[in-house]
Amino acid sequence: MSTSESTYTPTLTIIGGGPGGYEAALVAAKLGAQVTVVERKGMGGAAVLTDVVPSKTLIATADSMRRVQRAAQLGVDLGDVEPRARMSEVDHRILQIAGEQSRDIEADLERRGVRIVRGRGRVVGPHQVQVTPEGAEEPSETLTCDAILVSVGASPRELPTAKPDGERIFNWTQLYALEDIPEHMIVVGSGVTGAEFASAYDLLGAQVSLVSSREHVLPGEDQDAAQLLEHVFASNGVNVVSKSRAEAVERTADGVRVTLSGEGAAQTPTLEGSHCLLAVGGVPNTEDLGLEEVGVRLTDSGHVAVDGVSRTSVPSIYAAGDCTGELALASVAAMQGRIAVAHLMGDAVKPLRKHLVASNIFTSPEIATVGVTQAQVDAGECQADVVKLEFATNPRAKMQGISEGFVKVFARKGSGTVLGGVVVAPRASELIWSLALAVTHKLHVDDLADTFTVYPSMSGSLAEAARRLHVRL
Ligand SMILES: Cc1cc2nc3c(=O)[nH]c(=O)nc-3n(C[C@H](O)[C@H](O)[C@H](O)COP(=O)(O)OP(=O)(O)OC[C@H]3O[C@@H](n4cnc5c(N)ncnc54)[C@H](O)[C@@H]3O)c2cc1C
Ligand SMILES: NC(=O)c1ccc[n+]([C@@H]2O[C@H](COP(=O)([O-])OP(=O)(O)OC[C@H]3O[C@@H](n4cnc5c(N)ncnc54)[C@H](O)[C@@H]3O)[C@@H](O)[C@H]2O)c1
Repeated sequence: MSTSESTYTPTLTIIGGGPGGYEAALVAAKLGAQVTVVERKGMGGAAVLTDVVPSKTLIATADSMRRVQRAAQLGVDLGDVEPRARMSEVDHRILQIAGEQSRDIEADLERRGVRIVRGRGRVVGPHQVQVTPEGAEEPSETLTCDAILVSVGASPRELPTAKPDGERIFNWTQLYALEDIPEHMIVVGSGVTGAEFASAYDLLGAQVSLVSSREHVLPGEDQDAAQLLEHVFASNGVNVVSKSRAEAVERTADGVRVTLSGEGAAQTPTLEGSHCLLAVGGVPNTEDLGLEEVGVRLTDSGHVAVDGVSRTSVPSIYAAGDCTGELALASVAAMQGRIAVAHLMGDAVKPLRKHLVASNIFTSPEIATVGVTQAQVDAGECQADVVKLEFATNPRAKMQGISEGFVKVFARKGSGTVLGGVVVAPRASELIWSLALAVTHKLHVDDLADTFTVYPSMSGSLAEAARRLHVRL
């Protein structure tokens, strides 16, 4: 540990090289810390290697299928050509992009002087991390440091009666070895992961069934958006089996059988398909990490308990990302990592502001949100006026053949300060930024309304919604 004030160079050991870990490493190195990242798989973490990057790359192919299909409506004659994704090429591209992204991150870290140690890290003291190389029985080294950042992420939750085998029954990390489009993919779980994959495989040409434990898909998201997505699913022939839980998934001679329970099971007790994807949530990778032994408090769900500046119950140990049970988003993990470093280095630090987080569900159409939610407004948790505008009347949407989607803006009652919004549209992920900017900087609806938008553009509807929320003084 460093002792002299004048030459103080804090040493930081980070366990986990995902967005929580690598972003923290980059910032800490820039601020002059000596940083070591211990990672058992590859830099970029699950976000880059198995979760965000692969799924969004698959969705990019699915989206190009959607655009080709829509081209006919716009007058393009595709002849007799039936667009078809060549799955082995798609998978190859996915893995290549993920690998490249991981190597780019690694090179960036090394360029900034961050030491990368391959292996499994375990906390053995408030200032000590032991590293065991993959496949080895004994630790290879013990790192001593001023502070530790735990950013070990999460892994797919497994059901005891539905073991993924990577051939017919998958978790989301195993999907990228498929040689062909599945004939009938049964997706279990209608959270964000399940909805995104159901949407992608539908566009790629698979028959899709989606097992939803609740009445509607995407519980917890904006219900107007969720219902619109359900409507799109129904129009495309996706079979949403609601109020049903998968009790078991087993292999049959040429596919899978999913046994259901719950209200929906009265009508559909079993589903037969060619493949099954389990998207039933994740569990934090905190088991056997040594945390409780050194006094770090875990929650009942096994997440690391942290405060707004990523501190755990042990002063020298910070935590960031999915292992903390905060919003499970790459952007939030990265922000928590940066905040931890700022706090450690005595830099200016603002606690994590969850109400400012912008996020996007990469279904077709995409669903992007920021700030307060309709549920909060309906529950009276905040006093807001709401305007919802359908994109159906937007000229750019008409030109592009977009008939479904909307923008919703929430503004504080009486004052007109922008509090939040929802955009449902292709590329909603890009449109939400103007609302995120408004929410973060407490802009007024008039600030949005008075800003020029391009004519014709989808963002014209955002400005129009703001205009309708004008507060007359
Ligand atoms: C299918 C899917 C799609 C998603 N899409 C999006 C999206 O589009 N946008 C978005 O913002 N979020 C998305 N997410 C969420 C996002 O993936 C996570 O929020 C993000 O990965 C969290 O980053 P992290 O650094 O906490 O953990 P991770 O990315 O999981 O990284 C943790 C790393 O720690 C390593 N590790 C674990 N234990 C040890 C140990 N003992 N020693 C050494 N290393 C260890 C792991 O190998 C891993 O590399 C998606 C999630 C899923 C499942
Ligand atoms: N685009 C993105 O930003 C993105 C994409 C994917 C995931 N994520 C993040 O990852 C986190 C986890 O999302 P998720 O969708 O993987 O998990 P989740 O926990 O949000 O959803 C899992 C769903 O599966 C259901 N379920 C559990 N057991 C079941 C069973 N036996 N049968 C049927 N349904 C069952 C649950 O009720 C739940 O609705 C989220 O917080 C999300 O923000 C983000």
